[in-house]
Amino acid sequence: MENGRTPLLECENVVKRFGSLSAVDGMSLTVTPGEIVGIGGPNGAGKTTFFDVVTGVTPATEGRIVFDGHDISGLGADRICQYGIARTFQLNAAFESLTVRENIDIAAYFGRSRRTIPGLKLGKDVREQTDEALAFVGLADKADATVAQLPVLDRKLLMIAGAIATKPKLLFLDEPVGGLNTTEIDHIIGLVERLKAGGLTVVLIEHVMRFLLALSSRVLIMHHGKKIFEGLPNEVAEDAVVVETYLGEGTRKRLKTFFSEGEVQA
Ligand SMILES: Nc1ncnc2c1ncn2[C@@H]1O[C@H](COP(=O)(O)OP(=O)(O)OP(=O)(O)O)[C@@H](O)[C@H]1O
Repeated sequence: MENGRTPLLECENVVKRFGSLSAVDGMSLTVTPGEIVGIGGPNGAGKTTFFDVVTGVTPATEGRIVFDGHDISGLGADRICQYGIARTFQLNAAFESLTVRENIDIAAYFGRSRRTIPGLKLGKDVREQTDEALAFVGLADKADATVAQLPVLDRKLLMIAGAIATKPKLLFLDEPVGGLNTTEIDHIIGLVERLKAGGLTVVLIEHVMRFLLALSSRVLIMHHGKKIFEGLPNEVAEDAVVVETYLGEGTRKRLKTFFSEGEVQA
């Protein structure tokens, strides 16, 4: 228990080795319902691999992961999604030649535990989940466009729509604002705030500190597969090891200004 609340997710000493490389090296993380947890750290720190292990994209080498009372260690991505964890990816992950609606239909359909096979028949509830997700992210008027026609922001929104169409309790966002401009980043900040207001718990990875610190109630910094910092957003730039290994002096100064004046360019 953390803050007296039953955790939604508990990861204990998670290790993922690729040959002799420990990409994730003893990560522990507890997430309580309603939180937004932000994960930062240098390139190659093991952030995405940690997401991959928790969401069943690749099995952990060691460790235990419990979600919503279920031991999900070693389960496949489809089972984990059906228990209520959804995710987005750092790079665009969508069927390029299909339409926006078709992509979300597929996510909504495969996120269900009871599916109509054969025939991939989409029921009324799948259609409704798709419509809801499209409306939520603001892609309803582009539902019939093929993914290949979409600009970068809409592709990010599509991934989020696909994830929320599975009706998750916990959403993992892997660099949701990579490649976006300031206005677009603010748009995604607003979207994540609305998801949180709707009761969704979120864990996100982001290098854009303005985004990470604006949204997170708790921040973890990873380096060489390990957690080197865990604390409040305004404590990140005060940590000498984090500044040395990740942020650098320039970002530290900008973040200090952010927390004293409410503005950041980092
Ligand atoms: N399938 C794989 N096989 C071998 N090594 C891998 C594999 N996937 C990741 N790695 C290695 O694991 C380490 C962690 O990579 P990971 O992508 O998890 O880091 P990251 O913190 O997400 O980095 P970034 O911020 O650049 O996305 C890196 O050294 C990477 O090269």
